Amino acid sequence: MTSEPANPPELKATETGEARLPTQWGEFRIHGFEDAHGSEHVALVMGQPDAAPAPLVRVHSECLTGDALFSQRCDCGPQLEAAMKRIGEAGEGVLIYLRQEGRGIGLLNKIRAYGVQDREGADTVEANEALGFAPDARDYGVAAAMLSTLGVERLKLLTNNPQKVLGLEAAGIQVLERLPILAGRNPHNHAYLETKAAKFGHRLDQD
Ligand SMILES: Nc1nc2c(ncn2[C@@H]2O[C@H](COP(=O)(O)OP(=O)(O)OP(=O)(O)O)[C@@H](O)[C@H]2O)c(=O)[nH]1
Repeated sequence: MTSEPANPPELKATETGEARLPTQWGEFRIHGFEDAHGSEHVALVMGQPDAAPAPLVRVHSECLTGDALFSQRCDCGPQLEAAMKRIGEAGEGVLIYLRQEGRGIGLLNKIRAYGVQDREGADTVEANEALGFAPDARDYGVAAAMLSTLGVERLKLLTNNPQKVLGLEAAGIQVLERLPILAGRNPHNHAYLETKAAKFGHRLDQD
C-alpha cells in the first residue's frame, strides 16, 4: 500500500491535441500538453501502450544543444535517438519530451553554466551552484501526469538516472524495470558523464 502522491498527477498537465508523427523509426502519434505553469511538453506514442502490461518508456529532458544542434558536450542527442529507435523496434512505447532544459534551469542559464565550466574548470554541479541554482531542478510530476493521461501507469523506463525512477514513483507511476540507455560517449563528454555517475549516482557501468 503506497501513500497518496503529494501532487496528484491529474492536476499537473492538460492535453491540448494530437496528430500523426512519421519518423525514421516508424510512425508515432504526437500528443501536446500544457502544464500548470504554461510550459509546453509532448509525448510520442507508438502502438497501444495503454493496453500493454509494462510498455517501454523514455522520459527525456530537453537539451536544445544536444538534441538539435549536435553538441558533444553531453550524451542527450544520441540518447534521444537510441530511445526512439528502441521504441520503434519494440513497435510500442512512449517518449515523453519534457521542456525542462538544462535540468530545469533553462537554455540561457545552461549556456551560462557551460561558460563557468569552460572558464573555471567547474563540473556541471559546481557550475549550477556557482550561478545560484540547484544541481538538478527537475520535477517529474508533469511526466507522471502525461503518462497517466495516456493510460500508462506501469512501465519499463529507459534511463541511467535513479532519481528519475524515484521521481516518477513519487508521483504515482510504477517503474517495474530500469533499462540502461548508454549512447553517445565521446572525448568531449567524458567529464560530464563521470560527474553524473559520481554526484547523481547515474549507472553508467554497463557501457
Ligand atoms: N545545468 C546543466 N544541464 C545540462 C548540462 N548538460 C546537459 N544538461 C541537461 O541535462 C538534461 C539531461 O536530461 P536527460 O538525458 O533526460 O536525463 P539524465 O538525467 O541525463 O538521465 P538519463 O535518463 O540517464 O539520460 C537535459 O535537460 C540537458 O539540457 C550542463 O552542463 N548543465
